[in-house]
Amino acid sequence: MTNHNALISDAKASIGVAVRVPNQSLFSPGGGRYISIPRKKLVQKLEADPSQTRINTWIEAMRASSPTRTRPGNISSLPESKEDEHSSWMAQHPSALSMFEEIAEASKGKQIIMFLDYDGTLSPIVEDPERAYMSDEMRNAVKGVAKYFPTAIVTGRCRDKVRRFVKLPGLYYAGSHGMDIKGPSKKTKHNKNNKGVLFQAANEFLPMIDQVSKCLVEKMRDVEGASVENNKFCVSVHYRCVDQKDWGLVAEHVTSILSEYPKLRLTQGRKVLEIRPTIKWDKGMMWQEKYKKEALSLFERKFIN
Ligand SMILES: O=P(O)(O)OC[C@H]1O[C@H](O[C@H]2O[C@H](CO)[C@@H](O)[C@H](O)[C@H]2O)[C@H](O)[C@@H](O)[C@@H]1O
Repeated sequence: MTNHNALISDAKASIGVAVRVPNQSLFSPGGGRYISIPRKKLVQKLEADPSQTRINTWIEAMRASSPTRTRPGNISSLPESKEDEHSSWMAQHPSALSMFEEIAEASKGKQIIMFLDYDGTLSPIVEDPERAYMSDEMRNAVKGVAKYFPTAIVTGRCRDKVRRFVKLPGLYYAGSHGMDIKGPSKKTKHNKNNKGVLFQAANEFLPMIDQVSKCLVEKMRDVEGASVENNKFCVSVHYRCVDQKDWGLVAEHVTSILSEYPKLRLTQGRKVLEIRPTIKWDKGMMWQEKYKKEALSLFERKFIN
């Protein structure tokens, strides 16, 4: 996810408005965003197919998730069908910056909570995931936002790691795709009772994830450029630095290990395969109507009552 998300919660009517803002690069000059390719159906099909074609289809999916990079507002380098896709995506997810007045109007009397992704949003996408640093300029921007609104960093990464990158106390951190959420441990304007809320939805999976992570590290030794990142409740297998001719090997290793763990599932991000528990929870669900209250209760009950 490369978008900033503003969620406006209306407690009385129990409705919420989620606004996605295309990433206006505040970080490196080379920053920008990737056009997202819908792959939900493809992934569903993959998860249902147990044979060798499964590996091939994952390779296709890995290729499909490596679209042309564009600068914000510049889609002229895309083929026509991609332009249409981009336009319809933009129609459904208008820029919050171009609709500022409407959002201000819609948020009157409501509590705004900021949910921010980390990789590709607060930090640039880089080859080495351990070096995806956030600029001081961006840190100050987030700090400024957090003065006015309860603010959460929501990421696929391990919560502790992203906390070390962001280095801001007083925020909520939701790691492992929302399976590990912790509120500020120190008293803030938005967290006066200093509870340091902790929510971990997939505790029982910890030993399994650890085991899978170790197996993947072993297997990936023979794939040049591949790396494994243990994100505590999920594991990432990075292939950004793997030669495309070896992507098949990556898919093969991952699917063969996963076939022994029916309680885990495989999803895909930008040049990364992610292994996660099958529990029905991810960071996107936090702002879906049926889960929102549960998640928002972590962000201080008083804001939504
Ligand atoms: O869903 P997200 O919060 O965006 O997390 C997805 C993955 O983000 C990180 O990887 C991405 O950023 C890396 C650093 O720029 C880049 O090298 C990698 O190719 C990207 O996929 C994170 O390292 C992964 O663990 C997350 O799965």
